[in-house]
Amino acid sequence: MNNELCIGLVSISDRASSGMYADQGLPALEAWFTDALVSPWRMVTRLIADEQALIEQTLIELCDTAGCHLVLTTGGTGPAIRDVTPEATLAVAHKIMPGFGEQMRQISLQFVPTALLSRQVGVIRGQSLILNLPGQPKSIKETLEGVRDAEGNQRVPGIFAAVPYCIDLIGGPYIETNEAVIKAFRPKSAIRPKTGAQ
Ligand SMILES: Nc1ncnc2c1ncn2[C@@H]1O[C@H](COP(=O)(O)OP(=O)(O)OP(=O)(O)O)[C@@H](O)[C@H]1O
Ligand SMILES: Nc1nc2c(c(=O)[nH]1)N[C@H]1C(S)=C(S)[C@@H](COP(=O)(O)O)O[C@H]1N2
Repeated sequence: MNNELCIGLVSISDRASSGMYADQGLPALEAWFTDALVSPWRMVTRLIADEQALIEQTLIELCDTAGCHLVLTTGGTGPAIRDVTPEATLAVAHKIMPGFGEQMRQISLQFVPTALLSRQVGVIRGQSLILNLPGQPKSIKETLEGVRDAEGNQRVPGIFAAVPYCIDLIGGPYIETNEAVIKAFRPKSAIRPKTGAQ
């Protein structure tokens, strides 16, 4: 059985996609997954402008044609006129997963008071989980990993802790993580013996 996780990474930024500045979203996402996953994965990346129709079309392509089990967007979640990532994500959703947006705002509030300006959502389309992350490149690691105190104890769990079990439940591959980066939580009955190289 093919246990390779397909991850769609979508950086949504007018300025990065038009070359006004270098995109830092895709490199930050790739670096995070390289550190965080020990089970096999591959990525499909897209850098696009803040255009709702284009975002919808990209999400549909990654979920339905490329077969991505997980799609992460970065950018376009704020209140500005051109910020339409949540609208595009909701437009292609089959199920809404409000916990992801709630938790990301909880995490981000530990870093910036303007976290509540992010309208980020999590949804399921078919057998794919789509999550919106803010555009600020450092927010990628912050929201996926959560907040630790000076001693390294987890204070607010990162959203990625819940992603592997969510992917199990929608029929995707069994994800194993590097626990030094993020520990996946699963109910005892759903835990399989470790196979990845920890
Ligand atoms: N893809 C990116 N690469 C590098 N930095 C980014 C990227 N997207 C956003 N940022 C930075 O994070 C800040 C907040 O992100 P936000 O998505 O609100 O950007 P924005 O101002 O709407 O960008 P844009 O005009 O490119 O769509 C930006 O001002 C920029 O400094
Ligand atoms: N972790 C984290 N979350 C964050 C931020 C941040 O710097 N770090 N920036 C906030 C700000 S200033 C805005 S406007 C919103 C929306 O950002 P976006 O439009 O780039 O998606 O995300 C918020 N969430």
